[in-house]
Amino acid sequence: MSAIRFDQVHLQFPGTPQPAVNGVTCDIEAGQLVVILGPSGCGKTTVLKMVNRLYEPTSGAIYLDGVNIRKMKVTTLRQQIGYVIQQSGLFPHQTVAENIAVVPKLLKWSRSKYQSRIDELLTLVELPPQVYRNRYPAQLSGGQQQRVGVARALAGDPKLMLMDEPFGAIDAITRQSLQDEILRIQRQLHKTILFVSHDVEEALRLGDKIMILQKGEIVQFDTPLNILTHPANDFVRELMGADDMLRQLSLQGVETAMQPVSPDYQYQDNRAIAPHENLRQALSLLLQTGTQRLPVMDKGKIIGVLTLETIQQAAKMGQF
Ligand SMILES: Nc1ncnc2c1ncn2[C@@H]1O[C@H](COP(=O)(O)OP(=O)(O)OP(=O)(O)O)[C@@H](O)[C@H]1O
Repeated sequence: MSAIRFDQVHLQFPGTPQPAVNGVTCDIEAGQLVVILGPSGCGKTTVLKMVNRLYEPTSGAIYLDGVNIRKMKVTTLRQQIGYVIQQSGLFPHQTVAENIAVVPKLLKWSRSKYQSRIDELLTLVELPPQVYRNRYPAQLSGGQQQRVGVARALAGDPKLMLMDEPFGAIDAITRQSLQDEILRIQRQLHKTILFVSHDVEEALRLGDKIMILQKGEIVQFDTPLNILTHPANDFVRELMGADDMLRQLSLQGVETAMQPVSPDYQYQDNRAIAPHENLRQALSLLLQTGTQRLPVMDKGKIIGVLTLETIQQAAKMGQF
């Protein structure tokens, strides 16, 4: 059973000429991070807000673990969902700890249980509890506020996380470290996450799958690699920059283009790459070092080499 099912979901706001969401149908598997991507006004936020019933569809239905959410009490539904928005939405007059404790208190957890949960979550988002517990939101940077926002959304251990451009207002470097955090948290906790973004790089980095919306309709719902290599139409191709070879290379592992060599293969260069790295990193190392053959090292042993030609070939052949 899919974690979330959208079944012919439409929403037309009163007094508007076009539906904001038009016939969205798809299944989202448990534990997947799905990025909803598309240009401004295409319906991303509206899709998200129908899942926690901030908006109700005009027609169609949404199922959470097989249950039609319309048949659930809104409070019961929202207790199962963590929600993170762009401006963290933290309560300004409450400390970090109090902000995180909001949902556990609603769920009537004992004091000792939610106190230890606060420390656990602050550690998870890499804000040492002894430093940050008693601060107020205004005493945090934008990136730290978003970390607390993520911790707060995770506090009640929800099945599902809805994240609406959570890092949209954050500078590029901090955004990247927050993205890393989300990937690490996701590997650890395996939440189902719906993540709205209009940033293609972010979608490619984070998404197990990407749902591309255009004028309220899904134009493609697939893995980043399939979308880049088989864009459904010109709109998707342009949106993704699908012709960008570097982008494709960043999704392809070193091993896919490596020529295997025997362990006694002689090499001189001291720069090497690991098999789990990607071809984009390999290419930049090759160009930086000016070497002809880049050794691929696994646990201190050479297992293969990469050359400019093998990388080019891999990209052209589309061995994806
Ligand atoms: N409450 C509302 N009442 C009327 N129209 C609305 C309402 N909310 C959204 N819309 C319209 O629905 C469409 C989709 O809006 P939505 O906010 O879902 O887009 P989006 O893809 O999230 O955009 P952005 O990236 O700019 O946030 C837009 O045309 C918007 O103007």
